[in-house]
Parts: sequence; C-alpha cells; structure tokens
Amino acid sequence: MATRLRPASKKCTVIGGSGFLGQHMVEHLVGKGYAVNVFDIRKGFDHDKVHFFLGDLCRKEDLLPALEGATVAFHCASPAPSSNNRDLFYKVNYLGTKVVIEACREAGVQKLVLTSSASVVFEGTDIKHGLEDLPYAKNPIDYYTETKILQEKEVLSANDPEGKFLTVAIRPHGIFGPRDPQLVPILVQAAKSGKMKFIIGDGKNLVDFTYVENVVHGHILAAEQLQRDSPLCGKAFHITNDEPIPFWEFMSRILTGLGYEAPRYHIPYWLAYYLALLFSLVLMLLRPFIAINPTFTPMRVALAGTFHYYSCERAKKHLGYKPLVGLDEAIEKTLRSYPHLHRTA
Ligand SMILES: NC(=O)C1=CN([C@@H]2O[C@H](COP(=O)(O)OP(=O)(O)OC[C@H]3O[C@@H](n4cnc5c(N)ncnc54)[C@H](O)[C@@H]3O)[C@@H](O)[C@H]2O)C=CC1
Ligand SMILES: CC(C)CCC[C@@H](C)[C@H]1CC[C@H]2C3=C(CC[C@]12C)[C@@]1(C)CCC(=O)C[C@@H]1CC3
Repeated sequence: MATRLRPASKKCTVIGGSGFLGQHMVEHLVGKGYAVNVFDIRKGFDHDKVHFFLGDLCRKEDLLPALEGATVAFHCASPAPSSNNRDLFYKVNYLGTKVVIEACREAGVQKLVLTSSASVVFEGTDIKHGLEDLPYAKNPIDYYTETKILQEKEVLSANDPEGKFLTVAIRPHGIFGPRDPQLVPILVQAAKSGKMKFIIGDGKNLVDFTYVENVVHGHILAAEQLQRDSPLCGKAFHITNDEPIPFWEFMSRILTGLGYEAPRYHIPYWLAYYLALLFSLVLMLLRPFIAINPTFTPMRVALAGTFHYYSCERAKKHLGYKPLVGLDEAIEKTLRSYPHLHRTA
C-alpha cells in the first residue's frame, strides 16, 4: 500500500509546548495532521507522535535543531506571571524572543505565531469592547505585562514578506480549561484558606475568560491564513470567547461547581487595591528574611475589580474565527476535568 506523505508545509514547532496552552496546541496540531516538534525547558508530557527538544529559548544553539524543517513556529513560552521575577521576564520574554526570531530566520521557518496577551493594553482601568489598535499600556500592571509588550512589538516588527518571514500575534485573555495550573488551582487554594469571601467592587464588572480550545483554534487559523500580502502580516488579533461575563459570576460558578461557597461580602475596589499595595510593600521589605507568594496582589485586584473585555471582530473578519466552545460548556468541561479539586466534606 502506498504511504501518503505528509506535506512539508505541515511541520511545525511549538516553543513552550510543555505548558498549559502549549500542550493543548500540540494535541490539536497532531489531530490536524501536523508533524509537531516541542521545544521547552521541561518535558511536560509524553506523546508518541511528537518530537521533544529540551533547551532554553534564550540559547540559539538549543533552539535550532527543534526548528529544522518546520514552516511554522508557535511561540507560547513564558515564565509564569505569578513568579514576578523582573530579570527572568526580561531575559525570556524580550531577549529570548529576539533569539527565537533570529533562530526562525536562520532555520528557514516561514511563519511565526506569537502568543501575546490582551493585557498589553491594560493599565488597571476599565476597557470595554477594546480593539487591537488601543495604544500599548504606558503603565503596564506588572513586569510580566511590560515584557509581553516588548515581545509583541519585536515579533510584529520582524514581519518581512520580502525576506519570506511572516509574523502575527494572538492576544488571548484569561485562558482556562483542563490542566490549567493557574486560574482554577489558585482560586481553590484561596477558597480552602478562607480567602474567597469578598467581592471586590460591586461585582458587575465584565471580563473575558477564554476556553483553551478556542485559543488553540485562533492560533491554528492564524498560522493557516498567514500569507504574503494578507491583512494578518505583522498584526495582533484578540481571541476571546466573545461572551464577557461578570468577573465574580465566573469565579462563583467555578467555586460552587467545585463545592465551595461563592464570595458574598462586598469590599470597595479602592480599599482592596490599597490594602494589596500595602501588603506587597510590607512583603518587599521582609523579602530578605521571608518569601511569601501573596494571593491578593495589586495586579489581581485590578483584574478582579475592573471591566476588561475585548472585541474579536478583527479575528472574525480576517481569520474566520468563531469560538468553538461556548462559555457554559467550557465551564462544565473545566469543572469535570478537576475531580481532585472538588471539596470532599
Ligand atoms: N494563561 C493565561 O491566562 C494567558 C496566557 N497568555 C500567554 O500564553 C502563553 C502560554 O501560557 P500558559 O500555557 O498559561 O503558561 P505555562 O506556564 O503553562 O507554559 C509556558 C511554558 O513555557 C516554558 N518556558 C518558560 N521559559 C522557557 C525558556 N526559557 N525556554 C523554553 N521554554 C520555556 C515553560 O516550561 C512552560 O512549559 C504565554 O506566552 C502567556 O504569556 C496570554 C494570555 C493569558
Ligand atoms: C484571588 C482572586 C482575587 C483571583 C484568583 C483568580 C486569578 C488567579 C485569575 C483571574 C484572572 C486571571 C488572569 C491571569 C492570571 C490568573 C488570573 C489573575 C493573567 C494575568 C495570566 C496572564 C495574562 O497574560 C493575562 C491574564 C489575565 C487574567
């Protein structure tokens, strides 16, 4: 029987492929017939159809073998936002991304799809139906976001159709779903230690939470539509569930779905913000003696107490994007995927 050869254009590399989003990307790409290389500093899972390359993206010599023969590279690697390590964010997200671009060009990769973040325009004040052409935040909410801005600028300005190298950035917001190590586990941890009693503000602020499969879908569409002279070249695209929901309703649905009580007492936004700021200053002074990772940071209070939802009309128009999984189904699937986080008694 003749074996059908996989077209060379279907070989890709997922940088950060061992992470939460990366792993979902890999599974969907394999399902769509791509030959997939994963590049990461750690091996997060096993897959018989995937080639794993371990290394640091800041080192071009580590990266090059993983990019060999690939036409598309997806760059979804980043230090965890909660690590709050300024030097590490700068090194990996900014300097490392320059290395990624250089290595892609050297290896002959034709398309680079960056996972950016909708937060690159967020300064801690309300954004309603935000468009991609809002200016980058002058005062980003944290170091992580500061370096996501530098990273996105670097990738978009590297778009070079003459040099046969095309780039695009996907800006998701509040990714959640099975195996997310961040949103649901942090929430459950806070609930277990009795910290999820308060609603910051009036609880009416709408926010985007985006199911991981929709984020993956947006990335794959971007890679497939990115062509010379297409309106995608060098542009950013919001990818959301297109169903903004009150932040505290989303939190409550996750908490009650896992058997915890929903927060019910209101605390004014400004009070929560200044308390978190004061707390982080105290922790900074104490850092030489004791290291604590606080649950309530000024950044989280800002995210929990303001409106921040984004339009994905540009993605609908130019990528043909439409969320594949609606919010209700996404929450259900997520809750079902965390049996070990259900409250026992
Ligand atoms: N989780 C969220 O809500 C959102 C995430 N994003 C972006 O999506 C991307 C993926 O995020 P997640 O999957 O949630 O994070 P994650 O922490 O699960 O995955 C990131 C991966 O990058 C790898 N990595 C970190 N430093 C590296 C280095 N120097 N060399 C090679 N690999 C390295 C890590 O080992 C990890 O596997 C990131 O770029 C993040 O900024 C954007 C918007 C929202
Ligand atoms: C303790 C509570 C007040 C809130 C707990 C939930 C939070 C851990 C999450 C709610 C919104 C999330 C979010 C991100 C991380 C996890 C949350 C703060 C990001 C900062 C992840 C990286 C990004 O690029 C932007 C995200 C915005 C929303």
